[in-house]
Amino acid sequence: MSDVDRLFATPLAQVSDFVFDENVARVFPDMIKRSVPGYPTIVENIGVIAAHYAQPGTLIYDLGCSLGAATQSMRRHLRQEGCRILAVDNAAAMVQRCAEYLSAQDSMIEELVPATVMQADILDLDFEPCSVVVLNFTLQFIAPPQRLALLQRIRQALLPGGILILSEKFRFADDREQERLEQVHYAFKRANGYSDLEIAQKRSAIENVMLLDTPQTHLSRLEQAGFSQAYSWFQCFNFGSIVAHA
Ligand SMILES: C[S@@+](CC[C@H](N)C(=O)[O-])C[C@H]1O[C@@H](n2cnc3c(N)ncnc32)[C@H](O)[C@@H]1O
Ligand SMILES: O=C(O)C(=O)C[C@]1(C(=O)O)C=C[C@@H](O)C=C1
Repeated sequence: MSDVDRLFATPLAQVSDFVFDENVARVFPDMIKRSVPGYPTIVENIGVIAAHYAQPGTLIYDLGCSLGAATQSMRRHLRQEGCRILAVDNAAAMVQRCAEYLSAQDSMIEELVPATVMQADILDLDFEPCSVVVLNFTLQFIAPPQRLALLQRIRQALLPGGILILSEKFRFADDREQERLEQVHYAFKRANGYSDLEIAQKRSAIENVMLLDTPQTHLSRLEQAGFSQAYSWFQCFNFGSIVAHA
């Protein structure tokens, strides 16, 4: 199981940019649960939403799958015949552990939708026709100039009636709203046992690699990418999730 996240607990001479390496993969379930308000609710309901929209005999993508939490949730909920999940991540440490988690799930529960994990950059994928695509806290790590083209390619691959579930950490256009939601997020982290030092060092590690958009930017970009409708289905502090329909 997952170790406790102590990656930023001791003072670092220099805080390097955050990377999804072996150290992060080892503590990831603990890190994301203690860092992202609403994460367990989002993951569980990705399964519910995907099961509502998945079309029999179609492909489902989990892009930037990490350890496959969203894939595992979809497998717990999906009952459609002939669906297949392709989980993709470019971090070797994540992909290796994700494969282990998925085979453990296979050995515990029978007749799950088949799921495979593949190491690839989602910017290089040739998307095949699909009914559900999940980007659960992944788009925020894609360079902003590449976000629209990626969403356009996802939109083009989606079958009629298909959906994208997009979860992100948000920033807010209004400075006071931004400051207030950021402060309650830090309070959430402190309530989950992170020290001020851990919070500050993690903040420095992610500030250059995780560039955030406002909810409005996300919704208008999805429209620009060709989605017919996009709306928020969940928000907790400065984290939230959107459903976008093909
Ligand atoms: C915050 S984690 C995602 C959490 C995961 N979706 C979940 O539900 O637990 C972001 C993941 O995106 C992956 N990632 C970032 N950029 C990527 C890219 N260009 N191609 C594939 N994976 C990428 C990272 O390796 C990391 O595992
Ligand atoms: O905003 C933060 O402080 C976070 O730690 C968030 C976040 C995320 O949103 O993906 C950042 C990196 C890790 O993957 C886990 C959580």
